[in-house]
Amino acid sequence: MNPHIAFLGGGNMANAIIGGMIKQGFNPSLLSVVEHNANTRDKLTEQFHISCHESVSTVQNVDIWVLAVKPQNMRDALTDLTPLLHTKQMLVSIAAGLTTATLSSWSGNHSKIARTMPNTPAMVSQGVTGIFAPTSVFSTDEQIALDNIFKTIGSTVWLDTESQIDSITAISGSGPAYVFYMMEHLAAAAVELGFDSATADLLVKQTFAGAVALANTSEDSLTTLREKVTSKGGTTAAALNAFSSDGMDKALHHGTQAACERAKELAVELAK
Ligand SMILES: NC(=O)C1=CN([C@@H]2O[C@H](COP(=O)(O)OP(=O)(O)OC[C@H]3O[C@@H](n4cnc5c(N)ncnc54)[C@H](O)[C@@H]3O)[C@@H](O)[C@H]2O)C=CC1
Ligand SMILES: O=C(O)[C@@H]1CCC=N1
Repeated sequence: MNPHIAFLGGGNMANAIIGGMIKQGFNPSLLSVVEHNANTRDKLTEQFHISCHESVSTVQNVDIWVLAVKPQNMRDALTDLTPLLHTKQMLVSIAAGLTTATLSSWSGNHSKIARTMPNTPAMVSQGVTGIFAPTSVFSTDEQIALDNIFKTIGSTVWLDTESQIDSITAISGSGPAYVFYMMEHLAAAAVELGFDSATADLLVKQTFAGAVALANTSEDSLTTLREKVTSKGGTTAAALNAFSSDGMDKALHHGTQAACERAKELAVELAK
């Protein structure tokens, strides 16, 4: 199956996914984008030589619609698309919060709806995408077609229940922002210790990159890797004790819970 895949919304995430697909050999003539913003359309055409449209009405023979607008714009976007939908077409949302029930009610009770949650490292083919597309609705071939799309931007994790999309949003969907937040603060601490900001940035980026590369290649658990840095009575122990007494461990748990709850709140707020 070589599906025609159309993106509704051509912003940051659509750009990352399209870039990954083309890099991995998807045929650009089977990719389309509907994007309201003319500058964004021009950029996509120049970058990827794909067909870009101002309106859904000019896109034909689509097998898979990737719904890539902000959650707050989804209802309007689906209002335009619904009169053109066929039952066999797959709707694949990447939006946070919005449930399949809401998406279905906004698309004339369309039933072939999958939810996914990618993340911004997709821009450098290092993403991870959670996918909820149950066998009760999707054939094996359709599931493979979906997996093939998101594998082009990194790893995929198939989810058994829809609520796990909110959980994965709180970990890997929003997660890159948590990492950048920690990196920002570590770089600021490096400046306080006397480094210029370029050196501080280099030290932090290389420390994160090196630690992740080590974690990915080592057989040790994350806990063992941490312990191997931490000499008894040494410098690392002093830092970790301070982190712990300032509640950094608890803050990470609270933060992910807040993200997960916000996804559920968004679902209720936007469905009104
Ligand atoms: N940014 C992130 O880290 C992640 C975002 N997401 C989800 O991806 C979706 C898109 O997010 P971004 O790409 O960051 O947003 P974005 O704002 O960069 O892209 C959305 C695009 O949709 C266009 N648009 C709005 N309404 C439209 C309509 N009715 N028809 C056609 N185009 C329309 C806008 O002009 C814009 O270019 C959101 O639903 C978000 O929840 C998912 C995972 C990670
Ligand atoms: O902050 C958000 O709502 C979106 C979903 C995951 C990352 N960004």
